[in-house]
Amino acid sequence: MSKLSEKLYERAKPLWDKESENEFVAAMAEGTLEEEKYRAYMLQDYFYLIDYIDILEWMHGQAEDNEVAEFLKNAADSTRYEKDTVHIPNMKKLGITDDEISVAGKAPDSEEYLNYMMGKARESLVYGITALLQCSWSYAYIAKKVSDRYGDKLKSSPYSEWFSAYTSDEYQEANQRWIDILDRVVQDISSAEEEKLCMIFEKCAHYETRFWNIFISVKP
Ligand SMILES: Cc1ncc(C[n+]2csc(CCO)c2C)c(N)n1
Repeated sequence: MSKLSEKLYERAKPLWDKESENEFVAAMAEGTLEEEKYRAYMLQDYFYLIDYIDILEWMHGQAEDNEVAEFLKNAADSTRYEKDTVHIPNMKKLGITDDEISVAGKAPDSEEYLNYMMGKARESLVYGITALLQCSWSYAYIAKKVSDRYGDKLKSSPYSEWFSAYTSDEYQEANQRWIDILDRVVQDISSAEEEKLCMIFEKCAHYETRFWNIFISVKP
């Protein structure tokens, strides 16, 4: 019997492969992405991370298994740390002001994605772990695939740090811990439940593509 994570991977891989060729992602790799589009992405990703941390904290409050609870707490703390030490300084560098943050709202496609994940987490902890793993794993996969494809050419892109952050050993290892936790907590589930988890994972991968596409039409 293959692990759940292997099944999730098979289901999401075609979508992640397409995502790695998405116009926004390719333009980041080639260094041709207009700064306005990146700025809009950073702002929406900031809102996304805030909700993502909320979902992790909510799930932490529900967890009965000590290892799962500790993992969720660490994930919430490290995502908050990343938001504060990487995201916010980057937003400042891009000239995003506090006023701009306070008037901007979540893009509808992002809001729908976040509501979906929160809804799944409220239905069951394992649904939430599956949905949030897709976020982490898709970035780990896409950053690695695009970095391998572009190789040294990536270094000349002003967005190369985006790729190095998500291909770093630290990020890839944290993602692997998430995969291992999920595989452990689903050891005794039925095949019907497994199929539900695959569908949640696949749906989140679709939402992830929609998230990139939000910024394609942003004009300077
Ligand atoms: C739209 C969107 N999807 C996925 C991620 C990836 N991600 C989600 S939380 C987190 C921090 C620690 O796991 C990372 C890297 C993102 N940033 N934005």
